[in-house]
Amino acid sequence: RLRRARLSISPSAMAGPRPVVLSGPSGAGKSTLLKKLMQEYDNVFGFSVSHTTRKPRPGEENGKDYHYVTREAMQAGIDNGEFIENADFSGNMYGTSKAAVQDVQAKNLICILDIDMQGVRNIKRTELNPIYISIQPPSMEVLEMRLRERKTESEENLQKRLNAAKVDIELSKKTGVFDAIIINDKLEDAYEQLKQTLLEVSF
Ligand SMILES: Nc1ncnc2c1ncn2[C@@H]1O[C@H](COP(=O)(O)OP(=O)(O)OP(=O)(O)O)[C@@H](O)[C@H]1O
Ligand SMILES: Nc1nc2c(ncn2[C@@H]2O[C@H](COP(=O)(O)O)[C@@H](O)[C@H]2O)c(=O)[nH]1
Repeated sequence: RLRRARLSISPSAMAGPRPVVLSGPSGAGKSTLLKKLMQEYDNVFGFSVSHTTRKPRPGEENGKDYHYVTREAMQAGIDNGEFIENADFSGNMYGTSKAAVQDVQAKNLICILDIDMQGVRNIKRTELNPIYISIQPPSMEVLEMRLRERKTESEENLQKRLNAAKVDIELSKKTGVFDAIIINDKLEDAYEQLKQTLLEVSF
């Protein structure tokens, strides 16, 4: 249904369809849901590949999951005005370059950004005008369990992410921040809700 719906988007709009921001606490399941969406609709959606100073996790690919850069290179890019937004999260720098969004839009795909709450605040000050969707965990306990089972973070990093999650969960409840909030309890249900939300808000 998404594939057919895309045909109804007016190609005369030079800026193309509105981008989509996916946000929510670390460990809520954004990447998991995004991967499913990209597998099913790679001809509809394109992922905005962020820059980060964190080290790649096993299985992650430079240029696909992130552009992995040094702090110096990232700061130089920011100073040079190459980023739409950037944030410090859990001891590392993250940012969306203008090129990342343009690359997706040049392919006439709907651009999806996976960014934290600081990124959401900063993007709201730009002219990108995306649709904002928050992916939330069913509870802090489940979030902690998922993050621990992912086995990607040191204990110190895990605590930083859980602290950021508490702030994220509170802020996301404020009306007007997100167009939709999806609770990722059962993965398949959350995925169906994400698709339904995208159909309702994007087309
Ligand atoms: N509905 C679900 N039920 C059980 N486990 C899940 C579910 N969704 C995701 N997970 C698992 O939880 C962990 C965190 O998911 P994921 O990495 O997608 O989160 P994220 O929001 O992208 O995190 P980050 O912001 O740190 O990148 C992963 O190990 C994933 O396999
Ligand atoms: N503001 C931004 N936040 C970003 C960007 N890319 C990713 N993120 C967020 O960072 C955290 C941690 O990600 P992880 O891959 O280290 O687990 C997560 O909440 C992402 O949404 C970005 O370009 N800008």
